Amino acid sequence: LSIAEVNQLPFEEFIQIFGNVVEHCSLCAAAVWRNCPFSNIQNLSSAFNEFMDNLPMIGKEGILRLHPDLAGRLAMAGALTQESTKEQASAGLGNMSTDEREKMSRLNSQYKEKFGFPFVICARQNKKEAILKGLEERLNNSMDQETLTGVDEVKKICYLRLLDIVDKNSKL
Ligand SMILES: NC(=O)NC1=NC(=O)NC1=O
Repeated sequence: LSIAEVNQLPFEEFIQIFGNVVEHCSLCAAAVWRNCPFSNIQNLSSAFNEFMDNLPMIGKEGILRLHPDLAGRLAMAGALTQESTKEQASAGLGNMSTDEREKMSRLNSQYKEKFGFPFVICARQNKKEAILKGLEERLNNSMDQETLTGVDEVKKICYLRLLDIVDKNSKL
């Protein structure tokens, strides 16, 4: 889509197209729509980022809680959204050894036990080794730190999903 076409979308179509650029959180798109018209993809991406930044901590935690685990139960059951399925596959999470899978599952459980929301990282920018390393390192962070770090990763995931939809070079 060109940015001009994005700006022409009625609300319902905007939600159909952008409703999952933040995983399972169409509220973000519903809020961002009001900032139409957008001058380019960066401007659209900033609108999503600002909405997320302006949420209270409890709202940020809610965005993280809406994310599926990496290589978790849903992934094993093939029950991920299209976007998540592609992203998790691109990180090589589909072909982990038994040891890697057990380690990922154990660390994910520890992480969720400590923070109350899943470990979130942009899987398109991290292979499985970096994801396991990130999990181990970030486990030592504080709740507030991890809430903000997780949202930063959601912003990266969101931008890459926008790139799949909106022509990067189109501008008003
Ligand atoms: N828990 C997660 O980090 N989930 C995900 N990261 C991605 O990039 N795609 C996901 O589904």
